[in-house]
Amino acid sequence: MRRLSTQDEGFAASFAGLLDQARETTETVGPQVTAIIDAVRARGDAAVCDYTSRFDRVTMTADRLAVTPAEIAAAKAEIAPALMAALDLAATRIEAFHRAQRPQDLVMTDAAGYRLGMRWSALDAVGLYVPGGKAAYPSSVLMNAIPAKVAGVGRIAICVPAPDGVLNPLVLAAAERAGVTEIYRVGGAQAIAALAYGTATIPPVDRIVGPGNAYVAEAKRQVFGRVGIDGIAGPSEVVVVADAENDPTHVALDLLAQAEHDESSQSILITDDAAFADAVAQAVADALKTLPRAAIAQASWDKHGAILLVADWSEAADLVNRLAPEHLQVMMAEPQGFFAQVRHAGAVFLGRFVPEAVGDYVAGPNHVLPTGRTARFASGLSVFDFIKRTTWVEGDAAALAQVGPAAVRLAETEGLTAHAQSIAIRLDTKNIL
Ligand SMILES: NC(=O)c1ccc[n+]([C@@H]2O[C@H](COP(=O)([O-])OP(=O)(O)OC[C@H]3O[C@@H](n4cnc5c(N)ncnc54)[C@H](O)[C@@H]3O)[C@@H](O)[C@H]2O)c1
Ligand SMILES: N[C@H](CO)Cc1c[nH]c[nH+]1
Ligand SMILES: [Zn+2]
Repeated sequence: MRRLSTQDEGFAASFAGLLDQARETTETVGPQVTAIIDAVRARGDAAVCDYTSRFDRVTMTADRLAVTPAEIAAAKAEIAPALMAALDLAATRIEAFHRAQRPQDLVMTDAAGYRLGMRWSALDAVGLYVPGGKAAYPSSVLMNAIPAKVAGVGRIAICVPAPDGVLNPLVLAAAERAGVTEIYRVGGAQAIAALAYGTATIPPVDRIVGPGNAYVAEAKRQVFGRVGIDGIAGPSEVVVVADAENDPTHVALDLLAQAEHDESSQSILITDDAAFADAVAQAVADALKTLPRAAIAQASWDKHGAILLVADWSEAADLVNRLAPEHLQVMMAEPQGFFAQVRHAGAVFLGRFVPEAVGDYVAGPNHVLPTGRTARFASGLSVFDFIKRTTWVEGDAAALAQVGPAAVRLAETEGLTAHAQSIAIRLDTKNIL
């Protein structure tokens, strides 16, 4: 963990070093991913099964790729009622927040007499990637699938790896609860290739969304254009801005909650009190003695963690905007005042009793968020990822008479005579040409 103060002489250079630190895998997986995509395009299900057998330690055959309704029913039967109730509460809250996002169509009549509009429509088919290599994420099933369902997408297909042939029962239950129409037990680049190009078993989709490891991220980059994709969500991050009135152990656990995701995760505390910074550092060390995923969290904290000491909160806001974190927690008496100064963050949690983990599961907003400083220009997953706009124009000869001559002149200037004539032929052209 690095500890920096804005009052230190070398702060600017040290902070720039923190911003530039590489956290994604440095391994180049592009060529391997290209080979996998090419194989799936050429050999379809057979290639999907070969790669799945190789990477997921199973013997996969085409007839086993799709999860059956009977398997989903059996999985649900294994789940304790209290856990099903927790899943249902999360789904209900996520659904309510995403329903509220649905935009209105736009219609206006302009001075020329044209009716102009913008109509939203849902995508026909989407593919949701749910990671499953190192851990299972039922919560990510809800976060990916519910916005698609709320948007009105017809086909919602999930690809999720089943390492050693094991699928998490709650992943299947979450998929059913969220209204998923198809589930395939395949992960990695071969899943992305199958969703993009289609195989005999997996029909192609129009857009692929969801987080995943380096192979999944690279495959999404390579199939973009054939299909749409959301952003590339990488290792988790949190910045906690906290005053000295907080319990250091609360803050320590918030930092470790993201650190335990991945060795490449990043957790940063920004505070204005040196003694509080010491107390949080000690609380992190204490908590690491007991956490089951301490090895991962320790590696993340050691390599990518930081404590930044500021002279005042406007300095803190400036640092947050430069970090553009995936998650920001603001733990102070008047968090809204601080939040007003924040321009770049994927999701923000305001108050001493809103730990980021509540947003991972039950708050309602999405947990698939921009990472690696991409919150400067990108947003988290939402209903908008599953709908698109079509604009329209309706008008008559009188409206064309108003605006057509200007269009004719512009078309002629561009040397596009057919454009000009297609308008002019509908006008009284005597005074125009
Ligand atoms: N941002 C979010 O919302 C969010 C949510 C959950 C998980 N995540 C992140 O997603 C990532 C999930 O990674 P994961 O590995 O656990 O699961 P994953 O499902 O992304 O990847 C597993 C697949 O990778 C492929 N693979 C593994 N080794 C390979 C190799 N050598 N060559 C080719 N393909 C190979 C296999 O096909 C395997 O099925 C983690 O970084 C996690 O932190 C992010
Ligand atoms: N914090 C992760 C996104 O960065 C999402 C997640 C899933 N489960 C727990 N957390
Ligand atoms: Zn999390």
